[in-house]
Amino acid sequence: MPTSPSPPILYSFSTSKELSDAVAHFIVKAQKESIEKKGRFTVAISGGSLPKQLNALIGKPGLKWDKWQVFYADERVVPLDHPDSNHKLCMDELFSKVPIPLDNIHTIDPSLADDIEELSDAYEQELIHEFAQKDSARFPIFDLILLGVGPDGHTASLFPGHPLLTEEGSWVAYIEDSPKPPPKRITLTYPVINHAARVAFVASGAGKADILKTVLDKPEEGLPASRVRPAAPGHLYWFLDDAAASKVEYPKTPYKL
Ligand SMILES: O=C1O[C@H](COP(=O)(O)O)[C@@H](O)[C@H](O)[C@H]1O
Repeated sequence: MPTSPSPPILYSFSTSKELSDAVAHFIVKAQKESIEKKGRFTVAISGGSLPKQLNALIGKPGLKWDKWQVFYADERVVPLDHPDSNHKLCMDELFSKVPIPLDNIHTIDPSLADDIEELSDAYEQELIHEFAQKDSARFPIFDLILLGVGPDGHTASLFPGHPLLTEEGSWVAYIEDSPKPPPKRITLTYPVINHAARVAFVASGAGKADILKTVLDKPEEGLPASRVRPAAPGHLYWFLDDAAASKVEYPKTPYKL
């Protein structure tokens, strides 16, 4: 019998440092559990403001970077060294500062495909290669997916009102009409996001307060970020700072370091 998703767990922190420290603590714990169980840690990571919030991972003890397999939750279709590239952002903010083998970072490189559909298919194949032989599920089960939320409620490259919100079969999809530039993007789909063992949103700043109130207090409005509801036994976590959480009525849980 299908089980309903468990309710989101919301943490809020008074400073950006406390937020980053808690996110790093959470990631170390998730990594430890995953490596103990399966010998690897599969993570999908977003761009935008998120990579900077991961700075407390730099130099943190207990991280086994060689066991990480990193994918992108979404990527803008631009060269990997372009200022808009989520990969470049993650490299600049985190991966260039930690001893992760570059082969463990699965980029979405437009120079390797003739068009966006081929690029999207190639990334799906890369996921199938990583997951399908090791897990028997219909969709990959990431140990952790790290997401941000835009001021319009989008997450990854899943935008309000876009037909991709109802994609049910593909693991990876492309869009050519993103309302936020650049227009061409590749994204993981909801079936992948909602099969993860853990999904954690990280957001900060007063500029996100209104949209977070809608996302968390009015999920029935169906904003893209509200549609992230990992199926049991998966869990959904929200890591916010107090400015971002200031209008949210959804109950907060104290974070135990
Ligand atoms: O375009 C994107 O935006 C979202 C949200 O970004 P933020 O800067 O408002 O945090 C991000 O999560 C996504 O990866 C990115 O491609």
